[in-house]
Formats: sequence, structure tokens, C-alpha cells
Amino acid sequence: MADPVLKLEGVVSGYGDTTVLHGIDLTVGQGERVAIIGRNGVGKTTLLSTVMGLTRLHAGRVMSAGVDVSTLAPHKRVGAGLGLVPQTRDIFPSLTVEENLLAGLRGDARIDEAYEMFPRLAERRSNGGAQLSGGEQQMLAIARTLLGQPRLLMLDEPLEGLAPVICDMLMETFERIAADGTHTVLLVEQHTELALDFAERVVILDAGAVVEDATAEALRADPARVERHVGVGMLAD
Ligand SMILES: Nc1ncnc2c1ncn2[C@@H]1O[C@H](COP(=O)(O)OP(=O)(O)OP(=O)(O)O)[C@@H](O)[C@H]1O
Repeated sequence: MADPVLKLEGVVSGYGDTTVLHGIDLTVGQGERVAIIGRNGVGKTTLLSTVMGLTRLHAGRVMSAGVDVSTLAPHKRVGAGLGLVPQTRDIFPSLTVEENLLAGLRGDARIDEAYEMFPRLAERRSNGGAQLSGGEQQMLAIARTLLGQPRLLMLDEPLEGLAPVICDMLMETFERIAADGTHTVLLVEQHTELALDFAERVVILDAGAVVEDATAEALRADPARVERHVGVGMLAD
């Protein structure tokens, strides 16, 4: 069997001497769609940042497709097939859309792939990053990460603060990306309902630890397992 796209073994990580994640074991197989949910501040962003090498790893290992990337710099992890669309989007405001996309380009990826996925970006290719709406910035952040040809696409609360019509469009895009046979998607999402709709498997974090790792179907059938950790009323009846 192929090595998992991502394997965390006993990961303890945080910022400086502070630890936020307290021994995470998590395996994500090729082609899976996994959502990570949990209350504010439980460590969801820290988990994705740890995979990319943006936190301090105090203990444990991060493996990507059988390779130990634990000590690699973030840009080297991009080369190893890991891609993150951060919550802060991190586009370059003073560069044009096209220049932002060029910054993410790797291998034989083509800028046109980004424009095919998001025609709106083609229309705005000469506009500066700072001139874009929030939705356009998110499209740009997603497209730029995809041009890095990640095996694992990690999305950190990609719908936050966006209009419902943009959210619907982005969710459809994520569905297409997840179904194209080349991407594995790890989605951090505040909205439990959306996470369960999108993902086949849901991991719940609480206080820096994995407290549930189950199919979306199993969690839907037993809402108390979810509500115990994310609060009641987070799931539709
Ligand atoms: N750069 C940082 N330096 C120090 N502490 C941080 C940093 N970023 C996050 N933290 C702390 O780490 C803990 C986990 O934060 P994290 O952002 O990973 O949680 P989260 O589950 O993603 O929350 P949210 O849903 O609010 O984004 C919090 O206590 C937070 O204050």
C-alpha cells in the first residue's frame, strides 16, 4: 500500500517554549478528504502550521509520502508536496494577480490552470493584490497554492468572512479538487455542518489533542460525540 500522504507521529508543537499540540497522531491517506474541527484556540491552525514547518516541533515526526519532513524548511515542504492556504491568505498586496500566481508556480504547472479554475482571476490578472475583494484574494491564495502542485492541499478556514455566494462557489471548487484524483484535502472549518458535508472523515481537536477521529457518517449518527467538543446546536437536525 502507498505511504500515507501525511502522517503525524506523537507531534508536540507550539510557539517558542509554549506547547499547543500535545502528542498528535494522525494519518491521512491518498485521496482522502478530512476535516478538522474544534472550538476556537484548540490548535487547528497550529496543526496545519506544524505540517508546513511554521511552528516549533518539540517532539514527534511529520511524514509526507514516507519522507520525514520534520526538519525541512517550509519551502522544502512545498517541494515535498505539501500545500497550505493559510487563514491569513498571505497574498502579496503590492504584486499583481499574475505575479502572485508566478510566485507559486512549480514543476510543469501552468498559470492558465489557475485562470480556468477561477475565471475571475483572469479578468483581474493585472490588478494589484490589494485591490482584490476578500473572495478574490481567497481565490488567488487557493490558486497560488495549487500551482505548487501539492499532493496534500490544506485549507485553513477558507470561507471565513466571505459572502454566501462566494462560499458556495468555493465549496464546489473544493469538491472538484478533491475529486480530481491527484489531491488529498485537509480542511479546517469552523462550521461543523459544512465540514461534515464536505469530508468523509472528521477529526475533532480539543485542547491540543485529537478527541475524535471518525467518519462523517458516524458523527452525524451520534451528534453528542460532536457537540461535547464543539458546543450544542452546531449540527442541523
Ligand atoms: N504565533 C503564535 N504565537 C504564540 N501563540 C500562538 C500563536 N498562534 C496561536 N497561538 C496560540 O496557540 C493556541 C492555538 O491557536 P490556533 O490558532 O492553533 O487555534 P485554532 O483552533 O486554529 O483557533 P481559531 O479557530 O480561533 O483559528 C491559542 O492559545 C493561541 O493563542
